[in-house]
Amino acid sequence: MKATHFGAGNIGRGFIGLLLHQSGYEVEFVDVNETVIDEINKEKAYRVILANEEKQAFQVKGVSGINSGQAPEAVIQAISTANLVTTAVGPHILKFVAPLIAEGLKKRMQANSQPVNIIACENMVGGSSELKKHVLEKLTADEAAWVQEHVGFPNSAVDRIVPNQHNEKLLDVLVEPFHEWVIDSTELKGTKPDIKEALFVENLQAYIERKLFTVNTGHAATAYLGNLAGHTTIADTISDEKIKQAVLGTLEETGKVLIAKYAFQADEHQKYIEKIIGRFANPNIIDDVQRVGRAPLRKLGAKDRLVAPALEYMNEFDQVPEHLVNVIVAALKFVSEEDQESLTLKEKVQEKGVGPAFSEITGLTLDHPLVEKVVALY
Ligand SMILES: NC(=O)C1=CN([C@@H]2O[C@H](COP(=O)(O)OP(=O)(O)OC[C@H]3O[C@@H](n4cnc5c(N)ncnc54)[C@H](O)[C@@H]3O)[C@@H](O)[C@H]2O)C=CC1
Ligand SMILES: O=P(O)(O)OC[C@H]1O[C@](O)(CO)[C@@H](O)[C@@H]1O
Repeated sequence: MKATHFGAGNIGRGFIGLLLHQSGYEVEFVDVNETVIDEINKEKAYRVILANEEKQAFQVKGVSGINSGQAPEAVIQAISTANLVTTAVGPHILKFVAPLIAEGLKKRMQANSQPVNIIACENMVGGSSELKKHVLEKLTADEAAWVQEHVGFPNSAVDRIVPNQHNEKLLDVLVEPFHEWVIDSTELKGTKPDIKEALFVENLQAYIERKLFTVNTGHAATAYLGNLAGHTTIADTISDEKIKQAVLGTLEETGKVLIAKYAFQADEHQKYIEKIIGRFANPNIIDDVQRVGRAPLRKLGAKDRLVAPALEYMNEFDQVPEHLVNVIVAALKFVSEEDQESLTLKEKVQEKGVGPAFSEITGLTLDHPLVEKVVALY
């Protein structure tokens, strides 16, 4: 079995590549990073190391790489024969990989009628659906009809903390021991892919929202509040009791929304929150607040981890979620010289003022109660 995976970065190598290799797939990585692709083709293997006391290591062997900038034809060929296609490139990059995937599917249409599934493994709701939309835009009506029949785009939720890497060997990846890959079984085409340790479910929306509005909201809250307080790592920040309480308060608010929406058991959900706080505190991971806070414009989006649960909270309980508002304000103040989005955000706030900037980012009107509350606290 052969899998073509877009994005040989932290999640690509440290999570998806590892699980696919362990499930018997030969993994072909597609990336625009020449150094990483050259190294993959030279070494044909890398190690995934667990960030625990034992530092247990797993070998991922038999891998190869394609530089999509230099060899697009090779990517098209790979997609035409792959048994599975996955991505971990970042939500904003999906539209850039879609044209090559569309070309690959056109080629497949002529030579290979085997159904195939394409799974976006990104931190967003509906990642594969969005990728599908971009792919269909590149096809004629006949080609699109073939794709609708033969190609599944099941959405998925991926959860594993993979920080910035500081290893001796370029391809090695240090990852947290915990991982969860949940895939929507209702959107699959053909036989279910055999991916060991992936969970196939019919109610993905509940899983993905629980994950995005707990793990990712909690992580982002820790990063933004930590950055503002002068902490540099997530573990340091979460050991600051005042910030830990603010993060717990934020997750209590998102938890109320999730429990009301999906009828999760309150005590089970509390255990889920506590486990996540424990993951943030992992002393074997040095995770920069600047990495976790990256891309604040995306993270402040109306459908993302801060504003979406805040709006749902207001709709459901007719109250402003004070902790979420506090985190949104911290996010609006996030600046990292290495993160272009944060610099654009800074400029936007300076030029337009915080209300108009937040209103533009979220699409909410200036007199929306959430905008007013954010402006007042800012
Ligand atoms: N790092 C983490 O802890 C987690 C990340 N995620 C999600 O996984 C996705 C990837 O994140 P990371 O692996 O952390 O980022 P990363 O930056 O380590 O990896 C992204 C990779 O995509 C490549 N790329 C960029 N443009 C490309 C293109 N046009 N074609 C092919 N490859 C391209 C980059 O060169 C890079 O190697 C994101 O959606 C992120 O939200 C999800 C859960 C955890
Ligand atoms: O690009 P994003 O949304 O920050 O995704 C990566 C985030 O996801 C997390 O793994 C949580 O799942 C964090 O480690 C990380 O900050």
